[in-house]
Amino acid sequence: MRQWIYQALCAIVLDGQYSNLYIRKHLNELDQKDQALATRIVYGTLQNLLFCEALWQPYVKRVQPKLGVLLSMSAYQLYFLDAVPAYAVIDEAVNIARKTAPKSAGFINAVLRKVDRREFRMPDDPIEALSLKSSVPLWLIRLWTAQYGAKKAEQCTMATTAILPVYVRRNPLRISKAAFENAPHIQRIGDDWIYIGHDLASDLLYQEGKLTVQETGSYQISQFVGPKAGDRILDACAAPGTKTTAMAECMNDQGWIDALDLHAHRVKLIQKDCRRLHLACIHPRVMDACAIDDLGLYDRILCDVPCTGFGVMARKPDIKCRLKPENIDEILPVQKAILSSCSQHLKAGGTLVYSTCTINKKENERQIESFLDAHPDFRLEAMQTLFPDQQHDGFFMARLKRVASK
Ligand SMILES: C[S@@+](CC[C@H](N)C(=O)[O-])C[C@H]1O[C@@H](n2cnc3c(N)ncnc32)[C@H](O)[C@@H]1O
Repeated sequence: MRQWIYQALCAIVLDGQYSNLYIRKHLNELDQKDQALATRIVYGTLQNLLFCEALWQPYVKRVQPKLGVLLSMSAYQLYFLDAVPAYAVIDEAVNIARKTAPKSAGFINAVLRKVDRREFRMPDDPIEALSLKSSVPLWLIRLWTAQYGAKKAEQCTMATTAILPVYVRRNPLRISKAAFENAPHIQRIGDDWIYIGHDLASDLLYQEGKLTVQETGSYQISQFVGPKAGDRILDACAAPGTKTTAMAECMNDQGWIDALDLHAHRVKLIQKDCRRLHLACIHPRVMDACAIDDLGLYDRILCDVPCTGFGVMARKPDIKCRLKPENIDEILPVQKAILSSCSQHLKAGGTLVYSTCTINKKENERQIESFLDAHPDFRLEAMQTLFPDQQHDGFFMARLKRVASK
């Protein structure tokens, strides 16, 4: 199992693969009994990567990148997982080192023994300590502090290390509330439902299209659009289709939803989920939302644009490994172009929702302000930021109305 974890982390940290895709593709190579722990160690190491590196770096001058990954995943286990004894963690790391770089086995052993024995001292500066504790880079904490204040910045920062529940939504067209409540592996927490089984893909409830995994904030966005039976809706950036299918269920599968995505392989994911959920009103298409063919006018449009994803780093911790301050503005023109292009396809009196899964005013409020400046026939109806916390991911949504006729 440790060898599998090591390979997974090398693929994600060093080769740039996506954690969720890698795990979905390779997890069944492990015995079922090991899958939960292996997933925990991969996600935990990624969520706490800066901190794990800081645990071993004082004892190392230079190290090959792969051995750095091995030290980080071992440091994670030594520091965060009480259930695994330290000697076992170190022995496993030495075994992996023997196989991949035999001359380094003694070095790995010596460094990990020091990590295990020595107390780690946090920096005195509170922002530096927060950055290390959360493995969120300083520049992002400063950006959040400037935009939302110190308290919210700390909340967003610490949310990136949360272990979140798997939220699910009920498909009201296929299962009653009472049957859902009594279903195995489903638990109610407040107003939310969470999945507590271990193998969703082979769960009958899932296979029969009775439930879908969806964060509560993502579901809230699909309801914010206000879909009604009979509506014509454009979902401009739809794949994998989580919000599209939530809207279709809400419409009783009556009406028409054009579900666009730029990438053919991602459009296939929408098609697959429509089949699983038995939804017929969704029409997935490969299309660039910046250059929409004439598909007619819509009652409602959802622009769930690509973004930096700062609200969902707990579930997608590899975002932390790729973050570069110089890249974060690159997405702004794409978001602006999608919003502007889609707005031309809305009926007078229609509703346009712009949403992201990021916490960054440049991608959120500023985009809305600049759109409204350039489009006097739209007015803002409602706007909300859902900040990430120890239970939930973070999202932004703004609802606009087209007032003048075309
Ligand atoms: C945030 S994700 C959408 C998530 C989706 N709405 C859901 O809830 O399942 C953004 C999507 O936009 C797509 N995308 C990026 N640029 C696009 C473009 N120019 N036109 C259409 N889709 C685009 C990406 O492929 C990605 O699937």
